[in-house]
Amino acid sequence: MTDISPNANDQADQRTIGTVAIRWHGHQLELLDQRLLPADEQWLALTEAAEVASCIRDMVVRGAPAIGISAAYGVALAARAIEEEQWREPLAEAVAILAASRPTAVNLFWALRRMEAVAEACSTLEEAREQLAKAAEAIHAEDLAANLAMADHALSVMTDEAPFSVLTHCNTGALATGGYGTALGVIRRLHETGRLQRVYADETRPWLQGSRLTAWELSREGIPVTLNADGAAAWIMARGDVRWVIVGADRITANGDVANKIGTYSLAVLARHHGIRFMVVAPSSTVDMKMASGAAIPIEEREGTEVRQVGGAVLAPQSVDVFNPVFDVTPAELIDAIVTEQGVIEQPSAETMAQVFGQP
Ligand SMILES: CSC[C@H]1O[C@H](OP(=O)(O)O)[C@H](O)[C@@H]1O
Repeated sequence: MTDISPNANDQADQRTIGTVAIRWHGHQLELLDQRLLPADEQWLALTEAAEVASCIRDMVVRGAPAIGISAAYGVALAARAIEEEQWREPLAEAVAILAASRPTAVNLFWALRRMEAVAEACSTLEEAREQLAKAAEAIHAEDLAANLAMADHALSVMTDEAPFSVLTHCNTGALATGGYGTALGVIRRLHETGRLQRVYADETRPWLQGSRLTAWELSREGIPVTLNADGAAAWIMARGDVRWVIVGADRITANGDVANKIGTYSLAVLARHHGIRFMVVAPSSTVDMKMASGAAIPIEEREGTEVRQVGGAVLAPQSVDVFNPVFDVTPAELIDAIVTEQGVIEQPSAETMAQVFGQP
């Protein structure tokens, strides 16, 4: 992996869909190293699937859709790197390495299954190289289109007197997707249409996607964002400042339960207590109709160091035990609307999910 500083020309199109984190050059994938934001903008250039898997595991790139897109490009890179005549086995090994990178975001497995199906249909390595690159590019483009469509769907149910304020958690913007964002895409659209008073952004400990990424991503576009400690969310809601809580998702199960960044479940409980509506925004590549409920979702736990330290600063005794689940599960009954590119599911349940996505 080599560091590449962003090209000044890249600034031009970022204003339309936000700050992109993934750049594909056919022979090379470039990822913006989100571990260094907001202090530093450095890009890593990757040519191997194993490098992409490491970047997903180490959260160079993160965000459920961005993880799926990056993994798809990782499979395309694997096909380019294979020299064996028997190419299917090494390609399958590359897919397995990518699949082992992070367990919760179903977009990763959705993208890998789609790439496997493309490879299965190819007769030669040359054909696989060409078709896998096209498939990864399509996954990337489809995600951006989905985000733009979800913003339109969401605003159709946000009929509150405008302008109004919202609260969001983690980062669900262009940095986490193929561009524009899921929950942050809705927030971008509210801003673009003059309907956004302010967005409160939870800092989102322990990885600080809110303070390091969302505050950075929105501030550079002039979107009115107020950063708050996670513990302040309840008081913000109690003051009556917020009409909606809008979040993303890493996996939505057949009954409408949602896995998302740790802290989402508590926001849903708080929102229900305060009579504030709770919206989950995610492309259908985040829906796992094969999983009956949130109880079965594998919840990733990461190193305790992420809680004991921030940016190398020691915040706790280094020997203290840490529980660091990076996702939680919000039950469907606490969710007022799930928005995908296929439309809005109000009061999600097994029945309403099946009406859109079919019986599991
Ligand atoms: C549109 S991003 C969805 C989801 O992914 C994030 O998790 P992470 O930053 O650990 O990859 C967060 O849960 C977002 O809501």
